[in-house]
Amino acid sequence: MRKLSQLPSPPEKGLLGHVYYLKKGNIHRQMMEWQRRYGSLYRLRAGLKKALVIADVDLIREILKARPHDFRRISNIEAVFEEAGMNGVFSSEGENWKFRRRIVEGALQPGQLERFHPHMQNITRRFSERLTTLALAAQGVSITDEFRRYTADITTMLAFGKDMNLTGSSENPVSSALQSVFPVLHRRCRSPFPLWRLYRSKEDKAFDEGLDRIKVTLAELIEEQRRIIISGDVTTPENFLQAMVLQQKDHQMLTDRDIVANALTLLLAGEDTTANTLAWTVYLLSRHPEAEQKLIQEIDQHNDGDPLPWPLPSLPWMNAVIKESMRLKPVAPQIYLEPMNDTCIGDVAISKGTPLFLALHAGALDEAYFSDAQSFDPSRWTNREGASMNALFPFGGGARMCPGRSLALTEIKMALHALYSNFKLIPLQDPNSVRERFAFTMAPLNFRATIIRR
Ligand code: HEM
Repeated sequence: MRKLSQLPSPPEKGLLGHVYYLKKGNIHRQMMEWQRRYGSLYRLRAGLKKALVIADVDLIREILKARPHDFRRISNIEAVFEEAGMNGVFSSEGENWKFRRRIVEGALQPGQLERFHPHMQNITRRFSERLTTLALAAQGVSITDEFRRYTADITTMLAFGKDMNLTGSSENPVSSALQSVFPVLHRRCRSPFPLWRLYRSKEDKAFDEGLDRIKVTLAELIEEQRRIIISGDVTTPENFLQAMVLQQKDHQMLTDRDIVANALTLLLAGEDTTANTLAWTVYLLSRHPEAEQKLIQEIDQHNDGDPLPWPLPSLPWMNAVIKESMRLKPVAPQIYLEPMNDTCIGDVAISKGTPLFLALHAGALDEAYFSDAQSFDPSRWTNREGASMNALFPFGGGARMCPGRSLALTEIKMALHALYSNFKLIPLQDPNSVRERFAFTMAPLNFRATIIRR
């Protein structure tokens, strides 16, 4: 059995060890580089804390499965989210988590998605209209921003029962407020010292203002749902806010602050992840015209001018394209956990509370799991002997696996269908200049394109 201090470790930079690297937007790539050099278990230091990086697919699977009993999210996360009034299902632990998880799962179960589908169709129709306008304007746009409006409309409709119509408006107040919130949360969760409590930087001030704006909007929406519940006979909740306001009747411990935190968590977890997955998918398709053409042919077989119906038809090539995109461009490439007790991970003894960085994307580029792993080849997912998701964890795993995965995949399919039914993208930059930026989720930086009718 080895001690953590006996593991190899990349060279440190400065007094804080590897904090310099951990703060950077390409830390997930850096970790892949370190994995090649130091193996699938190595050590990092953040201030006084030693952390274990785990890039071994089997160990990652075991750890994910051993939650919630043996591992929890790193305790920084709960503290940072609690301080921001955002301690919902993603960041909470123990009984609090169980209670919140049950409500969230209820709101995202297949029956609920079926009932929600007409709203998704309306929002997708509006997305198509927006694409028509953009194609007529023939100007470069940030594709990620366009997808973000779409996913924010869907998530806010599901979470708050409110059609924000961000897709149809030029302003996007909720989404732009969230854009100042995500990176700061990410930075704070990984920071060895809570410097923001001593000194508010420009970003911290934008964070406070953004969060205040969102919370004011949410407080109004909660009141609206309360009025609807009081005035009528709502027995089956139509949205997540209603579900929680109804729960408040039976559970005094569920405060308005909790409701805001839970609703914000859905936005946080559902908006950027799905928008960035869409953006990476169309980026990869724009670089691989044959795969794009094959997708268009498949979509043309299901194109009656309307958004995809429920249940969604079988679209095997689209499925393969999405899986391949999530393999090469995982928007959640790592998660941070810690053991609840002293334990062993592989042959390493680890004490309670040691930060564990799980490199969820470790298997993605490993030739042991995917032949010609660097290349974009959706057909690996359609071959009989082809690839398996066993080595990938795009949605995490175990009891805390992403509860929004079915919703996310439905959104992604409906948006791709709407886009390629009538349009194509012409990227406006050298594809190699589109960078990966990891700040809570991994987004394409500088991806601009014009939308043309195909
Ligand atoms: C392509 C899109 C998405 C990706 C790649 C993604 C990925 C993830 C990952 C990796 C986790 C951590 C899982 C773990 O700890 O094992 C997670 C958690 C979570 N996701 Fe997603 N997600 C996506 C979309 C969504 C959507 C649309 C929603 C809901 C609207 C959502 C809600 C959540 C919630 C609530 C959690 C916390 C679960 C818990 O801690 O129990 N996600 N997601």
